[in-house]
Amino acid sequence: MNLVIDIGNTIAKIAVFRDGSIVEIFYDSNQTLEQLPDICAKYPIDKAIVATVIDLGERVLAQLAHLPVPLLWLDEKTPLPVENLYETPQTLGYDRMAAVVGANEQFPGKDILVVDAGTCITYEFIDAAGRYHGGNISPGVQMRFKALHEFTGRLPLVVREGRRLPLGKDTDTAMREGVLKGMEYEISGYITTMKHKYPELLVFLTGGDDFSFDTNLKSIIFADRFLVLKGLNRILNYNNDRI
Ligand SMILES: Nc1ncnc2c1ncn2[C@@H]1O[C@H](COP(=O)(O)OP(=O)(O)O)[C@@H](O)[C@H]1O
Ligand SMILES: CC(C)(COP(=O)(O)O)[C@@H](O)C(=O)NCCC(=O)O
Ligand SMILES: [K+]
Repeated sequence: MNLVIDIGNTIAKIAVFRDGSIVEIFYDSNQTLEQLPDICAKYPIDKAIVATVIDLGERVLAQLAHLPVPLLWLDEKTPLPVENLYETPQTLGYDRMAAVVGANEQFPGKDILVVDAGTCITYEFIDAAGRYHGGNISPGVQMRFKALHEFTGRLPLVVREGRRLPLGKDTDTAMREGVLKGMEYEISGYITTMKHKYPELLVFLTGGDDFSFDTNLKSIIFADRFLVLKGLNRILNYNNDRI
């Protein structure tokens, strides 16, 4: 069984895979990974992969060093099942690459846009020939609420849950709509624009921020919360004889 670890800016996701299927998912602290020993005691793990977008603290490094199985560290030197056209592979967040590897596995030969809504919202494009072209990085929902509060004199820290209106009628709704509608229009804009350029475009929506928005683009959107984990699992298997 494979152990797949995706360490993000907010949270770490750990998945156990058996023959390409997710057996169990764990959410863990990206500062401790304290569940790792129990997971390894619970399942017969034979190899692991880790991808991180943060500098790892001593406790996480120690947890990973104590893994009783071979561990693949995903970085710019790791062989990939797709072509990487990103111009700075050494600074690329490999959660982004894993997302398109996961999408390409499900729909090879298709132009795909992946929208990953987590700490940041990332937009990734992989073409029908399996070439990852890169994409854009935008603030995630919590970052938007926090920024409005922290970079102004009087704006409160508004939470996402609450009254929704077409246009804000008070400070709370004005800020909530500004953030949530802003995200919806941004995401819809990317999809609409790219659909013009790539008429056969498929879209994946992933990431921990499970929000749904009403759009007439529903027909081309696949929601897959665990796309990054699936992509990491594919990369681990692709490197089977190298670790
Ligand atoms: N235990 C949890 N289970 C599901 N979602 C969570 C959990 N903890 C946080 N989240 C949500 O997931 C978001 C982070 O999504 P994710 O894409 O996993 O983050 P990262 O940017 O760390 O990869 C958080 O902002 C929160 O909305
Ligand atoms: C953009 C990200 C912060 C997204 O990470 P996440 O929201 O999953 O925590 C991460 O992919 C990253 O640190 N990227 C490095 C810069 C780049 O990809 O070019
Ligand atoms: K993410």
